[in-house]
Amino acid sequence: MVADKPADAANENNDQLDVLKSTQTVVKKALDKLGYPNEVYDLLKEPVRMMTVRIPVRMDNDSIKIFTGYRAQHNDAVGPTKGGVRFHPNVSEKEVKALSIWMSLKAGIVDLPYGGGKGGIVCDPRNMSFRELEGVSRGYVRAISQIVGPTKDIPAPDVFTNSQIMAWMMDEYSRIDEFNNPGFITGKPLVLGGSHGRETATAKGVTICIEEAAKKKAINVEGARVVVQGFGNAGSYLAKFMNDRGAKVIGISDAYGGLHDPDGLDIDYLLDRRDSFGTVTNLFKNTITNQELLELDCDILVPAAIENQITEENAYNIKASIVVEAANGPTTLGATKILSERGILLVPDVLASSGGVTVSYFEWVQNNQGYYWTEEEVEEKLHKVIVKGFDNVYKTAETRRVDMRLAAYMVGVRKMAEASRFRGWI
Ligand SMILES: NC(=O)C1=CN([C@@H]2O[C@H](COP(=O)(O)OP(=O)(O)OC[C@H]3O[C@@H](n4cnc5c(N)ncnc54)[C@H](O)[C@@H]3O)[C@@H](O)[C@H]2O)C=CC1
Ligand SMILES: O=C(O)CCC(=O)C(=O)O
Repeated sequence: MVADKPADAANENNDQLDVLKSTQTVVKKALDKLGYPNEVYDLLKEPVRMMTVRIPVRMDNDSIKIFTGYRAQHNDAVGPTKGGVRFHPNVSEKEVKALSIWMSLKAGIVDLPYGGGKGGIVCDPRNMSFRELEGVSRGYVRAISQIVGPTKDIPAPDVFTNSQIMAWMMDEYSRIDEFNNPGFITGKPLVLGGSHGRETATAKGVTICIEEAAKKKAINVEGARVVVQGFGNAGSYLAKFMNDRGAKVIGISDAYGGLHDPDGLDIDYLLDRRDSFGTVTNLFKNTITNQELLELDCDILVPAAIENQITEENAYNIKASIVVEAANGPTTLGATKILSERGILLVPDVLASSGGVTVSYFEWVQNNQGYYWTEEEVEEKLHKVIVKGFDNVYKTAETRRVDMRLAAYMVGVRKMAEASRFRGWI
């Protein structure tokens, strides 16, 4: 069973938990602050294109199951749209739309030549065989093939998707297109044109944001107490990078619960034992709940799982001085206000988790040029991009006297608004 939402979050105003509505609210505020007229908001409040597909798959018991999938393309004024594909039972049209807007904002903040896109399939890969997963992945690509491609919309991994799934999707697209087309998708295995550093890129980007935020708060990362919610791609590598830098990772969790040790957890052991879905707590008896984990006494808290985890219900109980959102949408708007008023430095998702799409961009560039960079080259480029994005957002928050989320939206929305204006759309 997946515990996808904290029980007490259900009490919060439903609008707050509606990720699309809250995203639209902040986009509107950002555009107003920047002085754009209403029609710019009318264009940017929804994706320009949204496709819903039905994917028939023959299951291992020989029955045919029809899966529902989505692909949202938010705004393609700057360039092709780009963003991950999520496999999760809670995927919904609204969620995919919000995720595509966040991708546009990320691309704006780290200045990539992309707009935002996002996809999702309603399914639970934890209960599916390898063969069934391949069927869903290939069926999805066949269904969306007309609107995606290396110069149209470039997918990538997200929750419960990985480099194997990207490989199947790339192979299916290449068959349809009748030539090998690695630039169709990023997050591929290295042997199929993947980039060094993509696997760890999201966590690397979060690590750089933590370092920058820690400087602002005069906190030494070495020795700092860190709590990470989610132990998948983003969370587990982040825990490792924090551990490697001498921080004390005192709490981690997955969908089933959390582990806490005030003296620091053995991260290398946990990394070794987690499964491909980021599950590890099932191996332990003394677990805590995800809610208890979020409220642990620590210096740095990193939600790296799913949406709506820090809400008005628990925001007053958060003890960290810095909250860095590796996950997309983990904090509601009400909670953002409470954390900011409490002087907690919140590094918002659209900045903190932009390392993944940045190295995906590097992967696409390498595929296009057919020449590949070393891990060191990728890391150096990533570092420059994230530090610049952080500085821009932090300075905007200071000079415009707004919270970090609104500042990030102001920085992120400007490029697509300007590109849409130059194209004569608005
Ligand atoms: N993979 C990537 O490159 C990027 C991921 N992100 C975001 O980071 C977050 C995590 O993504 P990944 O690490 O890629 O996914 P993943 O599938 O590798 O891992 C997800 C982790 O979250 C845990 N989880 C699921 N439901 C949970 C719940 N209700 N409470 C606590 N933990 C729960 C899972 O057990 C697992 O440990 C998502 O919000 C995703 O959109 C953002 C940017 C890029
Ligand atoms: O790597 C990419 O292109 C997209 C990553 C993603 O889906 C995200 O940042 O949420």
